[in-house]
Amino acid sequence: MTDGDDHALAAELAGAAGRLLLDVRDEIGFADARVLKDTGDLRAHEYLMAALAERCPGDAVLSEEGRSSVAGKRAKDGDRAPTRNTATAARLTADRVWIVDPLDGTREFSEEGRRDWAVHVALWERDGNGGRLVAGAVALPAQGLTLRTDATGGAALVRVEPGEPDPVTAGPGSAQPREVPLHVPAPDAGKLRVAVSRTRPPEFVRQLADRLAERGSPSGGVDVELVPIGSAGAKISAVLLGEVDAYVHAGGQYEWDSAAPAAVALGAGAHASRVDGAPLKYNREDPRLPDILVCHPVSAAMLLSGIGDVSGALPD
Ligand SMILES: Nc1ncnc2c1ncn2[C@@H]1O[C@H](COP(=O)(O)O)[C@@H](OP(=O)(O)O)[C@H]1O
Ligand SMILES: [Mg+2]
Repeated sequence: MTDGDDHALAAELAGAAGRLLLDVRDEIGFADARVLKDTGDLRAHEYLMAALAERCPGDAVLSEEGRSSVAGKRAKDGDRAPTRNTATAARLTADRVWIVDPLDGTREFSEEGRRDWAVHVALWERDGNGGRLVAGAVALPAQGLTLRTDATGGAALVRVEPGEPDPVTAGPGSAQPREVPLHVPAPDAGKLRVAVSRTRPPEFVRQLADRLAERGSPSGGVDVELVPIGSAGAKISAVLLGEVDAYVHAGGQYEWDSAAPAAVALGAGAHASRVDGAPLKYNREDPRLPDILVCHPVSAAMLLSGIGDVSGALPD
């Protein structure tokens, strides 16, 4: 059974991995992006694998960096292969599975000054209906923020001031948590800021923007601005923080890219689904989950209908 501790644990681990990643940036610098990316990916992965093994022995783990295909990756000064994920057969029969992306927005992490990268920690639990996400946290270390689910079914925003104790992990007597409830804000009428990948914005989103802007379309003509941001977690956080109004993606992604941000988004009252409106499903044998729509519920019907109108342009 999930209890409040799982929400707190997700936030604690995402925040701690995030601080570790800030230290990796300080230690390695930005001269060699490949070394910085690989070291960040692997150190955050090893931290999360060890912490989950210690704190939740018996739970399964699916991490981007624990796949057999990344067995050859090495951190700076690292001399062993990454800790492997729970075997697929065991994961598919487990009651609880942590789905983690130790460093989402790896490219942005390696670019000096960029703040759009994240750590994702989500918990999936089996239920009578195929299972569901029950807890999640997205740390945005360079922004000093963690977005997390809470035990009431809602979500919260935790502000971590640089140089001060992390309110998520701080013990008794330390600064009080600066934590506020998180509710997805509604967009301004007639306008829609849509977050897209910085490096591979899907062409169909441009067509969607044109379709929504048409006066004769069901949307009645909306002024759409495409906003390039790195990291799925940072983009979904931007929706929840009111910096943009939607995130639309298709053409490729994996469960770890969206599990934690989707859990927080649903807790914050957002719409989160596949681009055809189907529910997002996690802990599948094949972890590919190639498309996603996150927005305020008031925009969902318009966006889904607009996506349907340009579905011929959707990537395979
Ligand atoms: N077409 C695609 N195929 C596979 N993964 C993709 C993808 N587009 C985006 N992603 C993944 O989704 C995350 C966000 O991407 P983007 O910043 O371009 O929006 C990145 O995760 P990682 O940084 O963890 O690799 C990226 O690898
Ligand atoms: Mg990712």
